[in-house]
Amino acid sequence: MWNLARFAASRLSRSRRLFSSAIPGPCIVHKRGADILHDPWFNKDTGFPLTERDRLGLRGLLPPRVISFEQQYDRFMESYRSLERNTKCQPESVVALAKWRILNRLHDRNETLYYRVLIDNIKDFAPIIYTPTVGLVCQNYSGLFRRPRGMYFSAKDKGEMMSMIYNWPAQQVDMIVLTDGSRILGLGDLGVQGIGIPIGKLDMYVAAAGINPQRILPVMLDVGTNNQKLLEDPLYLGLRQPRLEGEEYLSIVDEFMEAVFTRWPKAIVQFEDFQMKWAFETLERYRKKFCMFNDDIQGTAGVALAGLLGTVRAQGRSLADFANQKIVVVGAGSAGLGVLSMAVQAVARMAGKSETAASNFFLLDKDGLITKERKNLDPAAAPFAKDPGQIVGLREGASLLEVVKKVKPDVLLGLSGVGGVFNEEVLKAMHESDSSKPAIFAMSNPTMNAECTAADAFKHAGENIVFASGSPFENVNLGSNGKVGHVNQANNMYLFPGIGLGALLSGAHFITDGMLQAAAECLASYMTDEEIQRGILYPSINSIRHITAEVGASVLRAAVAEELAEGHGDVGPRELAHMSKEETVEYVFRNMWYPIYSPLVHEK
Ligand SMILES: NC(=O)C1=CN([C@@H]2O[C@H](COP(=O)(O)OP(=O)(O)OC[C@H]3O[C@@H](n4cnc5c(N)ncnc54)[C@H](O)[C@@H]3O)[C@@H](O)[C@H]2O)C=CC1
Ligand SMILES: CC(=O)C(=O)O
Ligand SMILES: [Mg+2]
Repeated sequence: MWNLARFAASRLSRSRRLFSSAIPGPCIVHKRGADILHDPWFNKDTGFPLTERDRLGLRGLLPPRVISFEQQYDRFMESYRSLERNTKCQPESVVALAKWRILNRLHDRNETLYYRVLIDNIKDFAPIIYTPTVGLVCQNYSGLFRRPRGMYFSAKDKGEMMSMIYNWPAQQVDMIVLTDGSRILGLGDLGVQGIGIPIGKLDMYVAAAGINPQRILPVMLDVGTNNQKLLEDPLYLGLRQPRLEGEEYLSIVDEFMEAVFTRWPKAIVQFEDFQMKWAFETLERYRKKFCMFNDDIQGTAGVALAGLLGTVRAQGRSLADFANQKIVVVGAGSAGLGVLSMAVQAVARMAGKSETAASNFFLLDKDGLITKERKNLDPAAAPFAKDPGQIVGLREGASLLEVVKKVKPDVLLGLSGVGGVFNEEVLKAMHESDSSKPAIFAMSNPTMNAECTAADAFKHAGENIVFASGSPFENVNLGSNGKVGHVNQANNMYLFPGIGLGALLSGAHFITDGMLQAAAECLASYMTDEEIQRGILYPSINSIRHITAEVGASVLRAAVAEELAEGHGDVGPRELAHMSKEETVEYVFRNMWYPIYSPLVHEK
């Protein structure tokens, strides 16, 4: 365990091998004619061959010339590039929304082409379908709304959910991403408009994990909103009432979970962007009952831990030195607390200490440094609250600047949702850190909520830092000698697709700490020492399918080791248990859906 160098070396040889996804056979279609053209799953636009046009009643419904998939692909990319050229002088948000619209129109019309362009151009398109643009889309959702995607369960549907779930047209659903819209990225309560997040996360599931898009389901649980602006907006599409609280709230989530797992007992539900109190409460309530996880608490923790271990390696220290890293975490919400809990577990495992495992960790929220003197101390934050006797020179509620100046941390990690909170003074104080290579993680999303920009971090904290942000920034040019400050994207997208896929293929009924730890260790092991020395903590997003296959396999193997794996499809637990590590990665990869036009066969 934690033998990162060995794993990274074996990764290099594996990655050279050509992975090939399963080639789908013919696809049975029960529709004909225009109904096929209007179904984005079957639609090939002008790509239907003449034989299919005859068989499926499409003759005359399309222009006569058959255009190949490659030509359609090139034509779409050309229109996308021309949009980029033509909008150069327009404000960033206008351009971002225009790009989202052109992709969304393709998504609505032809899913095969949409997912292929997404997979092939993930570096360019992830910032559009995922953070940061997805935040803007959620903020403008009621205006952008043209047609529904996913399902909406509202407080008014109480008692109806068991029958409603059967309104979803797909026979099987593998992956559900669920939100109640109460904490969308760092943008707060966006009510029903938060549906953009499950849609974006599930697009990442298809792109990164190859989950079949026919088997995904984005869900909005609309229990009202406390966002006054939305409540007063005549075009707001959600329930115009304050959020349900207490037992009323929980009974809605309970009913939804029962309905989902009654219809699809093998589905996996990812909770996303719930406000903190419900994030923790629902995780505790359901994690031993259903196959579910909370991405903000658990996915983020693994990605952050992998980055934190990477910074130890980047400093040329042994991993056991992680226990001695001074880490200041800014933001004591679901994400910040999730990160600290996992970091404490890692220290305890590595150094064999648990009592004092949190002694080098400092936690701040909007009221400053959290100590045991904090009034109404949140029980979830209590394990990380400092004993005032142990922090000479610091007091309850000390400011971030005071803490950084006093502690001189190795790592400053932001999950506060507050843009710019790592200001010039704080970053300059990080310059005086005790570390040879201080790390700054500005993990809040979207871009405007990042605790600092990449350029400011390198400018004020020094060129020697390791930098990561939740939303993408360009690498920073550090001057005339061609030196570049590398920007890492510390985003849970590196883990949640593999956690979901690994859990699915394992057939486990629960997602355990062991499975999540395996995911984090896999990501932490992925980078070579040479990459880490260059400040590169995470793989390029271009290799997201590869890292997801590795993470998925690690999760699956952990489920097997814990004797929780019950298998998936034709592959039972015994076969899973007999697979080597390499065979498991290949098995996971073979199960990834890949978008190509399959021959369509009509069946009445
Ligand atoms: N990069 C990634 O993969 C992820 C990033 N995030 C981001 O983390 C942020 C927080 O998410 P959650 O923890 O779920 O939110 P949350 O609402 O549960 O917690 C926010 C915390 O920040 C604190 N805070 C607010 N203002 C502050 C200030 N000025 N100084 C210090 N602390 C302050 C609050 O007191 C609270 O403890 C969001 O912006 C979200 O987008 C969340 C999950 C994953
Ligand atoms: C990335 C993510 O899950 C968030 O910002 O909430
Ligand atoms: Mg989230």
